[in-house]
Amino acid sequence: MDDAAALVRARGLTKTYDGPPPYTAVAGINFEVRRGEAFGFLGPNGAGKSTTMRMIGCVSPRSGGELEILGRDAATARKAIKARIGSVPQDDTLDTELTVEENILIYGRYFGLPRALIRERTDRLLEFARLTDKRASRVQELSGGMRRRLTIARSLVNEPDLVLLDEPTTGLDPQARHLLWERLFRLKQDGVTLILTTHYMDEAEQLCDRLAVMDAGRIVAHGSPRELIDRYVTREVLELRFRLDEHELSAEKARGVGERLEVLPDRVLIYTSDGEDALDAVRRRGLDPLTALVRRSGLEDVFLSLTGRALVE
Ligand SMILES: Nc1ncnc2c1ncn2[C@@H]1O[C@H](COP(=O)(O)OP(=O)(O)OP(=O)(O)O)[C@@H](O)[C@H]1O
Repeated sequence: MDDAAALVRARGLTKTYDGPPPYTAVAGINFEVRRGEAFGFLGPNGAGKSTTMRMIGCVSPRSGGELEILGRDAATARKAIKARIGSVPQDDTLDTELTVEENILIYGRYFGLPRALIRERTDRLLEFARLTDKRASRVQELSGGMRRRLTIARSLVNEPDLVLLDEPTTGLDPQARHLLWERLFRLKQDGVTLILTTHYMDEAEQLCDRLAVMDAGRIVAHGSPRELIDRYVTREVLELRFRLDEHELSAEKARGVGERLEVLPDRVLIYTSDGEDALDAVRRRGLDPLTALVRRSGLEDVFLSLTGRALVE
């Protein structure tokens, strides 16, 4: 790709925590994030996603490799880079004693923005976050979803080129999650470049233009959700459940049906281009599953195929 269009460029990016014992959380990863795209890091807990995000956010220094953000070296242009990115960390860092509006004001002042300019932007930000009527409420009175939306609104006060979101929807109820997600689509439509981490497959599949799948500090695959699914899994998957005491034996008997078979603690997955055909073949082998479901393959299956483990255990 054209390097000029890359907003973030990492080569051999590494992070080793001092310890003791020293621990390499990110082990030499390469990726590029292009202007205007939504780029996602997908992976289980401990994969190194947050560590990567903190390095991009210039909060945590790298231990090795190269990291360029907005055309500048993250190690030497930390302050200049931070002024142009918005950050939504995993844990909300709002001041709960202060009001919604005051939180935005303080954050803007941190960037050295004039009060008048912050006030001017606050109306728009609150409207964006659907918090206009909560303007004078203290943060401690807000729901989890509202707090998260405020954190996002606050991160936009400096009109950043790039917004980093570390598991933005974790811990929210479905309705709050949906509203937040819809706001992220809106940001993307407005041309803001987004980098986010998530372990929700549906979110990653819908919002992200490109994904890096991480496991144990490494990027094990990257591409658009469609590319990943086409490359690593079959079109359909047949999910079978058997009586627990017959689970292992049934899985053995089903082996050879379809292109690939995965045995999870509670399910047997058969990857195939035609799930109904595979189910017929399973039955012809004398197997009688308690439940059988044919579905389209998704990112969860990509992860399983790449690592041999389920993403959400
Ligand atoms: N400050 C630290 N010191 C030592 N080890 C750390 C530190 N921060 C993270 N780690 C370790 O580095 C590994 C990667 O952690 P990281 O938070 O980046 O993973 P993650 O993919 O973001 O997972 P999660 O979804 O749980 O945040 C983990 O094993 C974690 O215990």
